[in-house]
Amino acid sequence: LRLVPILASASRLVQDTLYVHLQPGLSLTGSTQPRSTYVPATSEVYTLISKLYADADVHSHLDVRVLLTNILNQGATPPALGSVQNLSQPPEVVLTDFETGDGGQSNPVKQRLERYATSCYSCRPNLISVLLYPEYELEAVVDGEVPLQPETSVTEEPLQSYSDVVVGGTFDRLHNGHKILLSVSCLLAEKRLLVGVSDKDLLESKVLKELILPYEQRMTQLSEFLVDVKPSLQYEIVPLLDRFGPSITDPHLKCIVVSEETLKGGLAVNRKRMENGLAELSVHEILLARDAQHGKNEEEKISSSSLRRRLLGTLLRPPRKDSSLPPFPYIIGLTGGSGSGKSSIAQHLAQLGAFHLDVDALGHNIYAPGGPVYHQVVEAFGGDILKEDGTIDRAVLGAKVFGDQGQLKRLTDIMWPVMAQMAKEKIKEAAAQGVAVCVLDAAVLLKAGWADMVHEIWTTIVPEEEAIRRILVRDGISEEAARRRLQSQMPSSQLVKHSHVVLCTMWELEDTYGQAEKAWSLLQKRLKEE
Ligand SMILES: CC(=O)SCCNC(=O)CCNC(=O)[C@H](O)C(C)(C)COP(=O)(O)OP(=O)(O)OC[C@H]1O[C@@H](n2cnc3c(N)ncnc32)[C@H](O)[C@@H]1OP(=O)(O)O
Repeated sequence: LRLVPILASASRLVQDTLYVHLQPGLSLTGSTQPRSTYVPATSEVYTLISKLYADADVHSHLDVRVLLTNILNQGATPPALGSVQNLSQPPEVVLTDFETGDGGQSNPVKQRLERYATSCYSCRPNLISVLLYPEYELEAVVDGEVPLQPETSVTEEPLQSYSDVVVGGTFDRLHNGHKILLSVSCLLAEKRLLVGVSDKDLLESKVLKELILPYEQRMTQLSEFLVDVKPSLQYEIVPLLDRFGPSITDPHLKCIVVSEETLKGGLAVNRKRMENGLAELSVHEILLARDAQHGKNEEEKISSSSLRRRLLGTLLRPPRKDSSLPPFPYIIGLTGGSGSGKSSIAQHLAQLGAFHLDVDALGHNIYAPGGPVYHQVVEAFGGDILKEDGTIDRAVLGAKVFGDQGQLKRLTDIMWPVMAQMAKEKIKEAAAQGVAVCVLDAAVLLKAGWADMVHEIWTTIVPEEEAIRRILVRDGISEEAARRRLQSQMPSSQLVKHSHVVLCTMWELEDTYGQAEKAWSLLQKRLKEE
């Protein structure tokens, strides 16, 4: 009952990392300076930690880390607790809800608290302490006392622990659900924790896989968190290229930690271990924490895919500053593979007030009879690309170039310089008319080297199979031709690496428009701040 208000008041003061140190019974009012003591690892501690992460989830800016240094496994010999632990983010402030009448800096409670904190962790010089005054719900307070009992009845049973524990996951953008899984694994492990981190093929079926952080970055975040929360453990973090990784070959492992969703995987690990002549692992299942803020189309549990969905339409990296590009109109280069829904985003942005420059359409105009490249294209590709009325048959030309890099380059070498020139002229005209934002809608903007013509790159993505399905329905070409067309373009994952904003059109139209509106309003904010 105390956690929610404590977290709420702490979240108003903390911008980034909130370390939590558990020390039940700590007295800051006695005559002696309190020291950190061991807390036995019981089911109560386990439940409290899980609840703390789940409750903290509404404060999305907070990176909460519950420190397990002074939590002692059953039967473990307690090493001396004298040494000061280095944390990755040395604390600047120590917070407590310890009740006291006077909050002045000379308050002895505050001084004892500062000494206590610096005896456990290396803090920033001039660490200050702040007394929190959490707004406890009145009905939770009985006779002026805030009850210490947790809501659910938990026993103080000691937790069973194991020398070597294994856990696996993608661990993209470490969230509170991951932190529960990892903290439980750390609580159960006495000596070593082996963490398998999904990579490559295992990421293929994930929602918005293009936005999953690179393995190195995920591994670094993971390792920083683990070393912070329990530095005494030996950590081994390995890439998982199949569902099992070393869990089915490592003879020292004793326990596997799974979630409700991965329980089946844990049982499969045991079958494989039996086949390999190894002892079965104890399977420890954790409950998934609910995401209290999950949106209409998001999963109920705290999940990385929901976090990735929330990134759609937001600024992923700072826009480039290029003094040679006039500040107005502000140019958004909108790109995306064939069938990725780029046109519907472009049209919606136009409705919101952008000037839409459709480069595909510009291209179609310049090889109309009498257009600037008509003769050059006919000369390069032969008379068989002409219809009876003398116009270029784009379907025939498309069949010749998509799937043949050499022929495509021949065509684009003729077309791109002229198209770039025309696009620049159109932008100048728009500027003269006072246009503030121009959307340069160009499928192969990056490949054409046009990135320096725009202030920001926005990219639309959909899974490849969805793009193929759409192309088949819309353009009536064969599946093979659709795949050839996609292969002529940069893969989405590459486009995303260069993009400032990413949009995904795989859900209902309302969702697509919602993303475009979010991106547009954040852009307006950026432009105002400039
Ligand atoms: C820098 C830029 O982004 S310019 C825009 C792209 N245009 C070009 O590169 C010019 C060369 N291409 C063309 O002349 C024509 O696309 C043709 C003749 C090859 C085919 O014409 P059509 O059959 O009418 O197809 P259309 O022009 O609509 O292009 C089909 C798709 O392929 C994409 N595409 C066009 N050119 C290319 C290219 N060079 N490389 C990869 N994809 C391309 C289009 O953007 C379009 O994507 P969409 O499905 O998201 O709308």
